[in-house]
Amino acid sequence: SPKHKYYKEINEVIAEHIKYAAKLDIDNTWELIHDEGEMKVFKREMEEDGMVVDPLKAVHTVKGITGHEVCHYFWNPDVRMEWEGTLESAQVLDWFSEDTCVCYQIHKKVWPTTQREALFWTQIRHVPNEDEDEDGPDYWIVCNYSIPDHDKCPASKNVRINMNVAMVCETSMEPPSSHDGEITRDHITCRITYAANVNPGGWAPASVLRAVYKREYPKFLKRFTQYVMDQTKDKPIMF
Ligand SMILES: O=S(=O)(CCO)c1ccc(-c2ccc(C3CCCC3)c([C@H]3C[C@H]3c3ccccn3)c2)cc1
Repeated sequence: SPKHKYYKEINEVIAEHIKYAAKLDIDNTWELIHDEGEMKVFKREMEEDGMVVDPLKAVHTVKGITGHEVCHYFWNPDVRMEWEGTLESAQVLDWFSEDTCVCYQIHKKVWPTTQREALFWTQIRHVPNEDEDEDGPDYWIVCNYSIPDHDKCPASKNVRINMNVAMVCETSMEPPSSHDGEITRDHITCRITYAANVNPGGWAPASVLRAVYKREYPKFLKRFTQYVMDQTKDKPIMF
């Protein structure tokens, strides 16, 4: 099928996220803002035109689910409202391919900021281990990336955020010796790297935004991963 308008951009943005996640360079420029069990959430303090645009990075290790399952539920627009507690509405405006669509979503108002909305493409992709030896990295990735407009985008008075978000997952399985062949959920672990670059789109007090980020991101990641565990616990494993 003819390539769609964003085909080139999507490949570049995804490649960048994979390169970044593979490095996982949590150096001292990242400030730890939340440390709970296996979940660590970091931020960098950055401002653009006086607006807080702090990049956020989280690493989380979850037993019993795979990277494919985490990415499937994070990407699937049909279930977005089931786990994303900060949304007022979410809809698909367009499908570029079976793994790529355009979403329009309105976030619940976060006092005292004005209501926000997002228009973005979202793609799920499996990046298998490309080198011959078995233990190369195998990623599942979802990227949500803002686009400036879309002819089906509803007119609204909300402030439009600009975001570049990626969920990159790597699954590890215990060696077959520890289980006679049949892999169960007890033998799998998913390592999640979540990166969010959100420009709020309109001015909001830095102290307020930083407090909201500090509260909302850990809550969001906990709620989402719990949702995936609940949805998958009695289902066959999606490898
Ligand atoms: O991972 S996703 O792609 C999932 C798809 O929904 C994602 C997650 C979060 C956001 C988002 C959007 C707006 C805000 C702010 C900006 C000024 C006022 C609201 C925030 C800050 C407030 C933080 C936050 C973190 C997590 C969830 C909601 N709120 C975050 C966007 C996309």
